[in-house]
Amino acid sequence: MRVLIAGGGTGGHVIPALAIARELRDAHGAEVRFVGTARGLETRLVPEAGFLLELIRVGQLKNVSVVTKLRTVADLPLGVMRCVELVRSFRPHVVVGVGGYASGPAMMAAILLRVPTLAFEPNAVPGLANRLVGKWVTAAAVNFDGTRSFFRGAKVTGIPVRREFFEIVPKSAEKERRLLVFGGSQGARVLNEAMPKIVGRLLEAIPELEIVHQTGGRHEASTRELYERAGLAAEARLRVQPYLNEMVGEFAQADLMLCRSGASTMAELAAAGKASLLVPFPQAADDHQRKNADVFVAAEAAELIVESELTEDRLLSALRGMLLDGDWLATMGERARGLAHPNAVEEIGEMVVRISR
Ligand SMILES: CC(=O)N[C@H]1[C@@H](OP(=O)(O)OP(=O)(O)OC[C@H]2O[C@@H](n3ccc(=O)[nH]c3=O)[C@H](O)[C@@H]2O)O[C@H](CO)[C@@H](O)[C@@H]1O
Repeated sequence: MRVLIAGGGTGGHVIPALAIARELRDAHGAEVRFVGTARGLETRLVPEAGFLLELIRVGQLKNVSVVTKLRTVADLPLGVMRCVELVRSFRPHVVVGVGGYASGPAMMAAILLRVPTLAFEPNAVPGLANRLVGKWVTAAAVNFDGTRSFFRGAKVTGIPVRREFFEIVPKSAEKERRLLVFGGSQGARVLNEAMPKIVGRLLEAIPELEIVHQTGGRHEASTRELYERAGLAAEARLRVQPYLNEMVGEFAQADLMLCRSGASTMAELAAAGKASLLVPFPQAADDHQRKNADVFVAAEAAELIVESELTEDRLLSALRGMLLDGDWLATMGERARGLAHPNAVEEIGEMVVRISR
């Protein structure tokens, strides 16, 4: 079986796409190729994972000028034509669209050529690419029941998460505490600006605390500068990094995450059974990060601060309270695990096989 996986952009698209690719290769002997764009995270992560990546040009539609939008729409037929060529030469049995820039044209090409298609949608409300093709796809794998109505043949599978996240065992009741701060695959400016203001006081209040802070590639220098100005440049209990390649290991060592509520992040928190303090990204389409977070808050598996209410005092007291209460951290972690979908990737693999015939 040959499968073309289309899409990318942020980690939220690329990382589950890679989990699907590995499953199709390892469990079903499939030959898998990717199609993405030069500006997405796929350019690094896909070749690193050992898969072939074809690049197409697709413009941007969100948060750009009218001129850019018009150019993107005008270029769309070219993108679709390029994908038609790719589909004709690779002859996939199925095209999987994971959302993000390259997903729309590739799925349209597959639909035109009558190749079976599977859409993967992790968010409560689909992004543009999936919304455009949703009613034309052969099947769809989604994370929320309410999302099924946007697609044909949709099934709730949850989000594929690397097996290793499920293998993380709860930390023993040792004294050390580890806080992992991360803003999704891009980093979160609001966390990068808030943490340097409170880390000194937090470390003072909890002597056994260590903090790992992922800033996102673009914000590393500015965040380091804020820590420097706060007199924390040489603090041995603080590690600042632009991107964490070994997220499983970082999750395993952490007692609490302070993070955004992107779809894969939430699936990983559930798989690993970790407590979190969530600050949803308010500009996410249809406020979907808030919806992702609300599911966890309702299950008492996480706490939430909305960005507009994120003050120094509020953040400091929430983190201090949670980090000092080991029982509450353990309870939240257990409840988070109850929200996991341990068979998501197998179910998606089987859906691909089923529609390939
Ligand atoms: C700003 C924005 O539009 N965010 C969207 C984007 O988020 P984003 O790209 O942040 O996606 P997610 O939170 O879904 O996933 C982030 C992924 O990156 C990994 N990771 C992150 C940081 C790091 O240093 N190392 C690392 O490996 C995480 O383990 C996770 O697997 O896609 C998600 C899925 O469509 C959406 O729900 C988010 O709303």
